[in-house]
Amino acid sequence: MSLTAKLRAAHAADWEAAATHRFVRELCAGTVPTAVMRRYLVQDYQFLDRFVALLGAAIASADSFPARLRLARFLAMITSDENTYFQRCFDALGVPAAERRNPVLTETTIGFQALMKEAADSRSYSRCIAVLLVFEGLYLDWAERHTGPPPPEFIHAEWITLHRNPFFRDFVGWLRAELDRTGPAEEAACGALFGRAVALERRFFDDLYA
Ligand SMILES: Cc1ncc(C[n+]2csc(CCO)c2C)c(N)n1
Repeated sequence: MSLTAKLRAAHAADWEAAATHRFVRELCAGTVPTAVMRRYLVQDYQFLDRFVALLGAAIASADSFPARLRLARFLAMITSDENTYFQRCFDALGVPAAERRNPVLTETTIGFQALMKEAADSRSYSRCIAVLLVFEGLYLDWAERHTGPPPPEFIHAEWITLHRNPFFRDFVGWLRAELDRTGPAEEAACGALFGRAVALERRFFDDLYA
């Protein structure tokens, strides 16, 4: 069994709970309450800042030029298309500048930031990839479970299509291959980070309805 298949099986309960969460079901139906969507986007934007730093660490620690190029292309996409998505949502929802820049962070968001910092500071390519694979793989998974027409509002529809497209699917497949290639040398450390990341993803969705 590959390392990524083992990790996915070891954390299947949290993974499934997140991938089929009420939030993603409502998102795909276009029925997320506005207050819930607003809370999600405000916290997730704070997630994105450290995420960019984590990708930078993965680029710096990669063991090949093709890997650096692939990660850099992905970084370019999320710092352009994805950043403007957040800004357009914040405009539509009337989120003031202070809350875009400096909201009160939930414990889960702080947990994500700490996890990403730990992976980045390890300067270990495989540990960075283990965390990235959860973040990307879980979003690909719920987005691909959505079949049927896109919901009418751009806030819902674009968040689905950002995670449900051939470029993103290829990228997740590549991350999986990279972890299977480099992770076995650091299996315990990669597994611990992977498990923490999946648990945080589940909690991040749970918090929205708490
Ligand atoms: C808590 C949380 N976990 C994972 C993601 C997923 N994600 C972060 S950046 C990125 C790149 C392309 O959209 C993806 C999929 C998220 N947004 N928020």
